[in-house]
Amino acid sequence: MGATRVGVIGARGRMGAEAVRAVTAADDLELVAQIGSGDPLDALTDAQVVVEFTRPDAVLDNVRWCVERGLHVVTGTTGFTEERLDTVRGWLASAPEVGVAVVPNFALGAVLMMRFAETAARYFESVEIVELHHPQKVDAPSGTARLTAERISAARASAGLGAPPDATTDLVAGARGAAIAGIPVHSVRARGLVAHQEVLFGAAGETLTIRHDSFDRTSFMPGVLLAVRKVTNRPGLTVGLDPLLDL
Ligand SMILES: NC(=O)C1=CN([C@@H]2O[C@H](COP(=O)(O)OP(=O)(O)OC[C@H]3O[C@@H](n4cnc5c(N)ncnc54)[C@H](OP(=O)(O)O)[C@@H]3O)[C@@H](O)[C@H]2O)C=CC1
Ligand SMILES: O=C(O)C1=N[C@H](C(=O)O)C[C@H](O)C1
Repeated sequence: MGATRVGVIGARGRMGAEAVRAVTAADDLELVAQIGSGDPLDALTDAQVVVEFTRPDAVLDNVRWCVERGLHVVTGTTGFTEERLDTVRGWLASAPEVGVAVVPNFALGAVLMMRFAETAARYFESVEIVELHHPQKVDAPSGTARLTAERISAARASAGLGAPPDATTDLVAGARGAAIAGIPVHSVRARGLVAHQEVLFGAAGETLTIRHDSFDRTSFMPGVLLAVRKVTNRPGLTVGLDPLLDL
């Protein structure tokens, strides 16, 4: 079998450039197109799989263009709400052979951090999420923090837990972070950081902190390559890396 032909959209960005390097270095993949902002997408028609790292306001148009042409997609771009995922499902209904993988975080450690947090959620009265990123990041909170909060919230609800206790009354706006699915999320932006997250749980007399750090964008590449290799045999929408890792 020949190498899988891969195109990258957002190829001049931080993640896109890293993906270009990773695909180029993989013996079983062939890089056939690198698309930057303003470039026509036509060069992608030679690809079988398209890796997409752009911006929340660009990703849907790119995914639609690929699906309509029968190209599989792996995207890590943030901003996918349930409504946006449903939109993609709608396009895929007309292209049942095509696979689209939407992966909020490709780092194995981050995937496990979310899984461990979901497991811990039912046992602790308090929980807060602190996500910390480089200052060029355009969105806050991070997609990872959003997903973590939603998964913790669902786990708490199915365990019959109410809102975390909080007697704060004298609020300065923002001091307690943003509530995502009822879970406080705090976003830190600082030079020197790449992508980091702490989930802090509390119960009487103890805390549990689950922390993940991506110190370098190479940390995302094994997950990107895994998704590229698997998406061709997974028609429909795959959300997150968990199903590809059999977690
Ligand atoms: N899932 C994961 O594991 C990870 C996800 N991310 C997410 O990936 C996305 C990209 O992050 P990052 O690489 O740091 O961002 P960058 O800003 O470094 O790169 C984005 C690139 O996309 C290009 N771009 C924007 N719009 C288009 C378009 N319509 N067509 C083609 N290219 C376009 C930009 O070009 P120009 O500069 O010319 O506008 C830029 O080069 C973000 O949403 C981020 O949160 C990041 C890290 C890990
Ligand atoms: O923009 C980033 O850098 C990252 N974005 C993703 C997110 O918002 O969760 C994944 C990772 O945190 C890096």
